[in-house]
Amino acid sequence: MAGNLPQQECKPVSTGVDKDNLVIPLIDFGPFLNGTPADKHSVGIAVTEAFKTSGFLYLKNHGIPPSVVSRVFASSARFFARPQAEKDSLGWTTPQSNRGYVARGREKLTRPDDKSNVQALRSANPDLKETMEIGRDGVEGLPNRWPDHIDDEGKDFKQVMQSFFQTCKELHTQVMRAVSIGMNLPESFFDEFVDAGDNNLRLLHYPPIPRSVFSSNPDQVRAGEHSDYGSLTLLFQDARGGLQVRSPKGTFIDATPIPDTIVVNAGDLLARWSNDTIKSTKHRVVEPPKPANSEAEDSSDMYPARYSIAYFCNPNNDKFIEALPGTYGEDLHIPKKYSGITSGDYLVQRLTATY
Ligand SMILES: O=C(O)CCC(=O)C(=O)O
Ligand SMILES: [Fe+2]
Repeated sequence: MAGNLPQQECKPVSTGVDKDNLVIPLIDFGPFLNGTPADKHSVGIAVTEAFKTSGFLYLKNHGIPPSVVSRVFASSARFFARPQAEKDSLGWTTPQSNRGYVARGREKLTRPDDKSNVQALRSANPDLKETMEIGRDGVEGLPNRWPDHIDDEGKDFKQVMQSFFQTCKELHTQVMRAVSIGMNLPESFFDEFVDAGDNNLRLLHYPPIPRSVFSSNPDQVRAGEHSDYGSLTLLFQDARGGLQVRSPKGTFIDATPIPDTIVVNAGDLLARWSNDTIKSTKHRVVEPPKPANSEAEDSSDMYPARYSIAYFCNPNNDKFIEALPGTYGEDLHIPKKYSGITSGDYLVQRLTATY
């Protein structure tokens, strides 16, 4: 034993958020990517525990360099600054494709039980955002809506986003390996379920908005309360703030941006796959929080723009998703809560209810 150091060797977890029984840990993923089997094990347990309790975690040392993330944010901002007609020419078409530009107010996030109400909700409090949806490239019949025919900037956008898509796909695989370990499954258990990369890269832009829009309507939000649909979401947020996560008490708690981290949350399909041992937690985006101690701050009538990037990870479209081993059984006195479903069918069902 070398002095007192060993106790500090692998301490992968600290606290990101802790309020109203909502604990979102900040997990150091470095020891998972580069550490010993024991390090991997403790990170795997921490990641899985977070998904089983809050459904959310912050990940640091995740292996994606800040310069790469900045480049994607910059490219996204330049895309949204294009003339509206150009963006509209790249419009989203169908849930099956789920690719292309989505103008403000088109997607209204709702709980599944609200389905019949989508139209009414959409016109009452439309989401204050526009998005660009990018799917796995090269799928026959489902082309991405790249702006590469418009100009050089469009070509650059395509290249930046294609590369980032692959980078995030690899991180999805790694986080699922951590979940495997935490669920007492072989580390590579999920590999064959996620190797296709049937994921969705969503660029989000919440335009600048007068403060009065929020003060005159207490129900107005930037993005409505929802849970995500797939396995995991990797969420990159700028420094603006506004993301909130629902606590067990039913309150919404700020998931304050932490530089160079990724917010990772479990989606509905992973919750279902885990027989509800993992939680897919509701979240939303509201006006930025008031700064703690700034008086001069409030002089502007406008909230500045907010940008975020959500990488929605999914099992391969053709995979049949049913309760994971160890989450049900007579010995546990836990039945399978859901029938099996093909990943692609599940996601198209969910998207159909939203647009
Ligand atoms: O913009 C954000 O921070 C969150 C976006 C989000 O939750 C989503 O698009 O599903
Ligand atoms: Fe979300």
